[in-house]
Amino acid sequence: MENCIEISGLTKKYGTHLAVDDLTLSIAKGEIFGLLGPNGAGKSTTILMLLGLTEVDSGHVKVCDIDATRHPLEVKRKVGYLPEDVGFYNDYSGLQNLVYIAQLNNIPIKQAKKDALLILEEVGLLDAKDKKVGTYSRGMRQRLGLAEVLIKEPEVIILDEPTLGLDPEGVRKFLQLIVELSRKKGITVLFSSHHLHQIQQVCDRVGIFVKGKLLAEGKISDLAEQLFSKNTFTTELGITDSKEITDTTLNEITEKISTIKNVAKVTSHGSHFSIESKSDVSGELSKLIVGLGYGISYLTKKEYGLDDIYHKHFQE
Ligand SMILES: Nc1ncnc2c1ncn2[C@@H]1O[C@H](COP(=O)(O)OP(=O)(O)OP(=O)(O)O)[C@@H](O)[C@H]1O
Repeated sequence: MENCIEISGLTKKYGTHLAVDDLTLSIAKGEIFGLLGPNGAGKSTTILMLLGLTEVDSGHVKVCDIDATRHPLEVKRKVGYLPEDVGFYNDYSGLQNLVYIAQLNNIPIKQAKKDALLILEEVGLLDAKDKKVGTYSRGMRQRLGLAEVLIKEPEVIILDEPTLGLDPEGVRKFLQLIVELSRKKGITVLFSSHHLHQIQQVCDRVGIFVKGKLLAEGKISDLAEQLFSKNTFTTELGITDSKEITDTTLNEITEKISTIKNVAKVTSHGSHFSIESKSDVSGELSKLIVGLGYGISYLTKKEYGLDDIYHKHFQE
């Protein structure tokens, strides 16, 4: 698959502080890639280098086959960048702001107006097009920011913590919009955030970035497999009985569960059990519990998500 972003051996120091440490990463055309990491991990610094806005100490960055360090202006034409907070002319309407940006990007006025209306519709701001931006909500401002990015018809969009300050519904709609636009227009997206749930919702692939280093990278399912390969399955089980369940019976049940094939670890808290295993043991488990004369209040199979992956990395 054709790569749209290629980073190799990228390093950036601020004084003696290593902000980005030998980063190598490729992002395919049309892919939505999530750069996940806590504050100070080096995400913004990496983005600045991708945009050719800060000098690189060593390594290479290519965006759409253009060397970002040598040709930052050419990269700027291909890339739309949405920072945490976008500045607008608050006394201008949404439409006026957008047309102005289009003209700055050398789009003739007639075309700019036509494009602006289409894009305002795409980002759901057509009804608010004539309102002054100063009266826009935070969610509307972010969508207008996205419209400003889109009017340049970019091949790549870079989003740096784009959902800060949005309410949950605003976040949901904004993320949905990103996915729709990327799929519809084949735009490559680099989504930088410390919100793992947001990254998990939208990204095809993710890189976990901590202290300037890429700790892991891949599809969420592959990362889970790499990290939890020994005991990939976790089953949560709750049991009931007409009588009170004593510690002795709980210990006996724990022992019996441990004898099921492929079960590696059983922990219990009261009548709740957590079972780690190499294969799906839910069928055997329910047979065993019912056979012992207990009821099952719940039996859920847990799939590993990005938060498990993230926390496991921090544990280690
Ligand atoms: N201009 C600068 N001068 C000196 N140090 C800097 C500069 N910019 C960033 N840093 C330091 O480099 C490290 C990485 O910062 P960066 O902003 O890239 O992280 P981040 O992952 O984007 O975090 P955040 O989400 O907080 O912006 C941090 O320790 C930061 O303090």
